[in-house]
Amino acid sequence: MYSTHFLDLPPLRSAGGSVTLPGSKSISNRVLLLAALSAGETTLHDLLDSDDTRVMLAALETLGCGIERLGGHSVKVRGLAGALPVKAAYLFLGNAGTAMRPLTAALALLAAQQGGKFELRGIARMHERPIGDLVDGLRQLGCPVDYLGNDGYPPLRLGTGETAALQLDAPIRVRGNVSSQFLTALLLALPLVASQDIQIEVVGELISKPYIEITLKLLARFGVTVKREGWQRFIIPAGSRYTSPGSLHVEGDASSASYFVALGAIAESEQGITIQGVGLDSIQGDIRFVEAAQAMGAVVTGSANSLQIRRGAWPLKAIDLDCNHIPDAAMTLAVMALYADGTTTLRNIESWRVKETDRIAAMACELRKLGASVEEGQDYIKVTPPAADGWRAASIHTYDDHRVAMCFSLAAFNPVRLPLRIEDPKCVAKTFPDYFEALFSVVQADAEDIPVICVDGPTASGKGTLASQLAARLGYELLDSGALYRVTAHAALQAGLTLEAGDEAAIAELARALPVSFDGDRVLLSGQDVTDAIRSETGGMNASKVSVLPAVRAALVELQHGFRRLPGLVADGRDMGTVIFPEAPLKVFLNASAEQRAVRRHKQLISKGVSARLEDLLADLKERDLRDTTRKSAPLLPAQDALPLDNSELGIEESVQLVLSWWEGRRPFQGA
Ligand SMILES: Nc1ncnc2c1ncn2[C@@H]1O[C@H](COP(=O)(O)OP(=O)(O)O)[C@@H](O)[C@H]1O
Ligand SMILES: Nc1ccn([C@H]2C[C@H](O)[C@@H](COP(=O)(O)OP(=O)(O)O)O2)c(=O)n1
Repeated sequence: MYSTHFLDLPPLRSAGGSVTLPGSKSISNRVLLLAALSAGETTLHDLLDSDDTRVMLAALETLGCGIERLGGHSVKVRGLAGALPVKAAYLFLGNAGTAMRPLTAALALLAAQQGGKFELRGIARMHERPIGDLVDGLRQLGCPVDYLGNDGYPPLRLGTGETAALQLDAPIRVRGNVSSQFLTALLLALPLVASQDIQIEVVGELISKPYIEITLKLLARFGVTVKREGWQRFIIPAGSRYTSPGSLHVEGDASSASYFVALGAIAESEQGITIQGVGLDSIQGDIRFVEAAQAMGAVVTGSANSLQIRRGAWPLKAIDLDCNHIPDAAMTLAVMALYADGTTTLRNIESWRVKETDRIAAMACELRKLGASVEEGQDYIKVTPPAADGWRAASIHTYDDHRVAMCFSLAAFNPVRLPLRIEDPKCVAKTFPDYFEALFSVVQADAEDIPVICVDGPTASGKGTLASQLAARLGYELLDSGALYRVTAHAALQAGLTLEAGDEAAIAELARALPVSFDGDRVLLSGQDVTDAIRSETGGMNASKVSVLPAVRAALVELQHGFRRLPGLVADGRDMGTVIFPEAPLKVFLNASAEQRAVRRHKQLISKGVSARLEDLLADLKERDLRDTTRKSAPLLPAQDALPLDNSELGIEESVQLVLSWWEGRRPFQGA
């Protein structure tokens, strides 16, 4: 997951390959609760691992439910069989509507039935998301529920600690047009108290019916068959009891699939995009996003558990669509609209206003930043794409809303090759923590569009420290080119070669097929950890020796170019800016006095428990400087367009901030 403040996406050109989707959030949280309420043990496979499922799991554990993490995405849940071993608890539910609503219903009923008392809270946004209709329904049933903040919103107190008589005779009336999660919550909870038939009556048109279908299908898997009269009346039969199905697989998230369906529709591709984990047999309503994407031009084929997508019509065709049946995935259509041949209208989306953020306002604001013309109404949005010269490089604010972050990433395919900034990319953790990794695994940018920041300089100037900090702050790849020379020297010595010109051809051959790999800080040669051996002072001196040999340098070029991967690269060494990435958009030449550098190295070695004499280090360092700067092939020199940075008087953080400010100055996002 990218936990950086922002993630800059270079302009993307094409796509192709296969992605496996994480488990559906709606299904994961429903089956977790159902398994917890059932009699018996349930093993759940392919469960989504995200913020929302984590708060659900934590809540169930607090309530006394046995949760065993089996590794991977599997969890074994020991059900409570409708009993409450813990009668009073405080539950924090983050911003997870799929935890807040059903737990409110289940715990309100169980608290009344068995004498419990529970407090449910979330983050500030959760306290702005309405829950009044559900509370009204629970109060009709005789459950004591108190608002602890504003009326109509969490936080809530459920129960008083005493039992309360439930009134199950009269039908429970719920409004259908606010959130289908209220009805889902009641459907999940009422079987716990079904000593008689219980009726739910929906008042008005029911929105998001597909989510109710998921609920009904999952209830059936756990042994409860709800009778339904149209979408107006639901009857939970007397004597309903949850029983574990033993084990259950969670299908991939169909809403998450929408980004890759859209990608297949937008990107040029030879092989197309394949999505694994969700297919045409999905029980999730958002699978019908596929039809909307097809209407815009996507060519989609599929099987029960996978989808294949290719670009069809181009530009995409503008559509006018009632999106009530695909409220979440419809956000993806709003971004696809940027590539359409006219104005796209998405209607009947009022529920967007009470989601993670006011999604109509958010989408309108961010689409406008990109140059689109947008009209928004209380329950619709109309998007007209930018003119060819109207696209702008935008910094997309994401409102702590995973779907805003994910769908806007598709704007990186803009025809004018502008980069795109996604703020707070970690908000995708709600449903798809590795979304950007998955995206980068199937999209391609032109190499020259992938930014490289070069940090060159002499030994102990702080290159490695600065480069790794920059990479961490920007979410970029890191190339420690010195390590490649160090490993080459190590491999050469192991092969019985000298590090002199006489063995140049043999060392170059070794370097060309160097079996080197990086695992965090560790450097592996043929899978063997050689970090400590190559990081020694002798290792540095040996690297300096082989680095003089032109054939060795040439042999390592391709390997170094291979590090230029999405979303960007920070490269440290001696010739990053002069030879390897001469067209890099930012080059820094780092330096500090030889004495300062020797002191730094001395401290570094002492802190690692390696004894060293300052005078020896200074002499070695000067010897290395001399060899590195005077060699014929790619000597250590600042590139003409490098910015010099003498950090003799600067701390590490100050240097990092300075270079980040230089980088920001070269990005096109200001004022976006
Ligand atoms: N700006 C700085 N001020 C003080 N010490 C620094 C600075 N940058 C790096 N150092 C320290 O100097 C030592 C050498 O830094 P390193 O990044 O390994 O240098 P290089 O990669 O250039 O050889 C490290 O112990 C590091 O913490
Ligand atoms: N791009 C590079 C990187 C390193 N080298 C050579 C020259 C250096 O003295 C050695 C070791 O480099 P490294 O960056 O690991 O060494 P320091 O951390 O600066 O001490 O490799 C090079 O010639 N070109």
